[in-house]
Amino acid sequence: EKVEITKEQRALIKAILDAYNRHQIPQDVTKKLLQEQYSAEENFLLLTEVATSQVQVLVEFTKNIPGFLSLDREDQIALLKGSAVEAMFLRSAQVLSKKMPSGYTEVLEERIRKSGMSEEFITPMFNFYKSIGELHMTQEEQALLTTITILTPDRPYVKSHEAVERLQETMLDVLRKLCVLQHPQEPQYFARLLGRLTELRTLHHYHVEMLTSWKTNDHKFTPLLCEIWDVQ
Ligand SMILES: CC(C)c1onc(-c2c(Cl)cccc2Cl)c1COc1ccc(-c2ccc3[nH]c(C(=O)O)cc3c2)cc1
Repeated sequence: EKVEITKEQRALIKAILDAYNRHQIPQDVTKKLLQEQYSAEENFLLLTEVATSQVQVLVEFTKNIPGFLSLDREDQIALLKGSAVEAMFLRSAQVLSKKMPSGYTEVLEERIRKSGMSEEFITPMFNFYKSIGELHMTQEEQALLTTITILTPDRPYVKSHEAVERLQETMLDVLRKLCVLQHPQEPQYFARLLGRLTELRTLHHYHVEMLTSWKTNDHKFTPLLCEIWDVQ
């Protein structure tokens, strides 16, 4: 049947895309990734700084998701805590799949590979990065997929499950239509995007173990990361 994006849905896409593009981590933070020397310790410190900055960007982006601020305040926190890792996997995947002249992508990849995490996490992580790169998502799809990840109703401690589900379904409906319109030659494209969300859950579980292994090797996190990831 003829798929059509309504006026309201177009406004929703614009609001989310503007917020997604408006909130980026500061240049001085990403520039350090290029400049500082290499060592497992230095790489870990830089990634911690970038992750902390990314969480701040994520909080600002989330506040601009239409309807998010009308959710119960505690649920807003539960959604942010529950989705931060997955949103950062998506964000770093989008950055890593862009080939940039400055060699930035290679440097970031190298620092992640050599940041003291065990090999067993590196493989699934970079398989995910590769699978995201192969999708060639548009900006709107990236912003909407991140929004859908944040609005996942079954995160720990979420009380108003239905309210979050209603918001997420609104975004899923828009993304489904966008996929049909922007990838007419690939009817399964929307299903492939949702498949990435399942992969994100698995990576989230790996990440909990990554944190534990970093902790046991006495790696320090920032107060913001400790709060959002319940470490220390
Ligand atoms: C605390 C640190 C060591 C950490 O723990 N887990 C992860 C960790 C790891 Cl490795 C992998 C995946 C997820 C996590 Cl959450 C990390 C590092 O997390 C990030 C790494 C890079 C970025 C990143 C890099 C470059 C960027 N450019 C822009 C931009 O807007 O231009 C945003 C951006 C974000 C964000 C989080």
